[in-house]
Amino acid sequence: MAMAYLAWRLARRSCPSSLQVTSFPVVQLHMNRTAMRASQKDFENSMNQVKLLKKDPGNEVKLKLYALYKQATEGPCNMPKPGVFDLINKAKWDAWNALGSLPKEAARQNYVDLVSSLSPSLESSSQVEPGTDRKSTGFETLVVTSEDGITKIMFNRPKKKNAINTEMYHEIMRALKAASKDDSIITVLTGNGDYYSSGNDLTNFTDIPPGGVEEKAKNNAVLLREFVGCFIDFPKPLIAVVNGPAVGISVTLLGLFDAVYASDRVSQLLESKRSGKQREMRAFESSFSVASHKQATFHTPFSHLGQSPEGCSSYTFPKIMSPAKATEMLIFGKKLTAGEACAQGLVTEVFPDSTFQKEVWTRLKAFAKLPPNALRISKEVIRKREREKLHAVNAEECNVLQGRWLSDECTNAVVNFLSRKSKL
Ligand SMILES: CCCCC/C=C/CC(=O)SCCNC(=O)CCNC(=O)[C@H](O)C(C)(C)COP(=O)(O)OP(=O)(O)OC[C@H]1O[C@@H](n2cnc3c(N)ncnc32)[C@H](O)[C@@H]1OP(=O)(O)O
Repeated sequence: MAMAYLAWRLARRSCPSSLQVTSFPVVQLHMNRTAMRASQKDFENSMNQVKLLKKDPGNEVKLKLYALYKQATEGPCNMPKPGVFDLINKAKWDAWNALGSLPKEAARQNYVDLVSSLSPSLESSSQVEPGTDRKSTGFETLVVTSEDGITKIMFNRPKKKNAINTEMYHEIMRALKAASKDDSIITVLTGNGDYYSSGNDLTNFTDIPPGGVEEKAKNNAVLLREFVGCFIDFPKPLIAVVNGPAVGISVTLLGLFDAVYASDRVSQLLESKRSGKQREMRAFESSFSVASHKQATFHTPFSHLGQSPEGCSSYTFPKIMSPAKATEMLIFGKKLTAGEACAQGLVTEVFPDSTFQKEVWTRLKAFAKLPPNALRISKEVIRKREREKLHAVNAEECNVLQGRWLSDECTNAVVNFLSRKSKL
């Protein structure tokens, strides 16, 4: 406290009178924090925590972290100021320089405080909506929760980019059937981690039954048909909250949803890339060692995989987009950004990444307050005309795929992926 008082007296003496009133609390806060003294160990722990953050905290916070780190390890900024066109380094320099003569210990403490303030909010901000007061157990590959009139079915194989294995196909069907009967008003599908879903788990092709590959292809076709059928027949409003890249069947199914929401992160990153700032962006992301959220892209690389469209996309995509745009995606495997997918009508609305979860869940909660019977009946009126057609398309797509799965083109693509020779 004596140190704080001394600092306050010094600050009063050296500050212009207009600043004197505010100087005391600032110095006192600073001295209190310094008194707390984050140890070198705390500092190192915090640095490790930053590397483990699952969600990108945004550029503003990353700049603060960078500046505090530099101040804590090297002291005040005395580097030459980067040129105006060196945007990234200039932003970093500005942030560091703004810390003035903040002592190293205080910077260390502020760094530790900032990281600890990030951890809980970041963990919770990505996937906690709606709350988890009614969590269904009995799922290995999903987290299913129900609250505020919303049943949320979250793909939960983040280490495998939420690839859909046989168990997950069955669990999604079970969760959808339960959601169609529970007291929720709307149902939401989303992904845990940085991907929405990387589509069909390619190891689904490796577990060959006694009847051989023909039997495997047949079983998969039967399963796929039943799986897609559940989406065609789902009676309540079904909404996708696309939290990251979507591949294959996780994209095609979107044509059977009632609304698809995605974040705009992709457009910002791609614009930087298009304007030639790709290297700087990578350097910027990696300089903070933060695992950034992946872009919400939409990719159906069927031809690359020796396969053909499913999820009724051979019918829904040309209707939603236009035959030519659907061809680019379904035949030539063109990957769309969230903005492009929205312009083509596959995505309903794109939200700013920083407020994505908050805005989307606020909207969904409002939807869930609408009269439930009206929602169901309206959906039925819209779907009724198409249902028979959709089931016929589904059956045909599954038949064609059954043949494709037995082709050399498909076998080679799967073998290449599994032996890591090829990635999308
Ligand atoms: C009943 C059957 C129905 C069949 C219906 C048919 C549907 C058609 C489709 O869905 S086609 C689409 C199939 N999907 C793919 O081809 C995607 C393949 N995956 C990739 O190309 C990449 O993994 C990636 C671009 C999605 C992500 O690359 P990244 O480098 O970021 O990450 P990793 O490759 O290291 O992936 C992490 C681990 O996740 C495993 N994994 C990811 N996707 C799949 C997948 N689709 N199938 C199986 N495994 C997947 C990957 O192998 C890594 O696992 P490891 O850590 O154990 O090595």
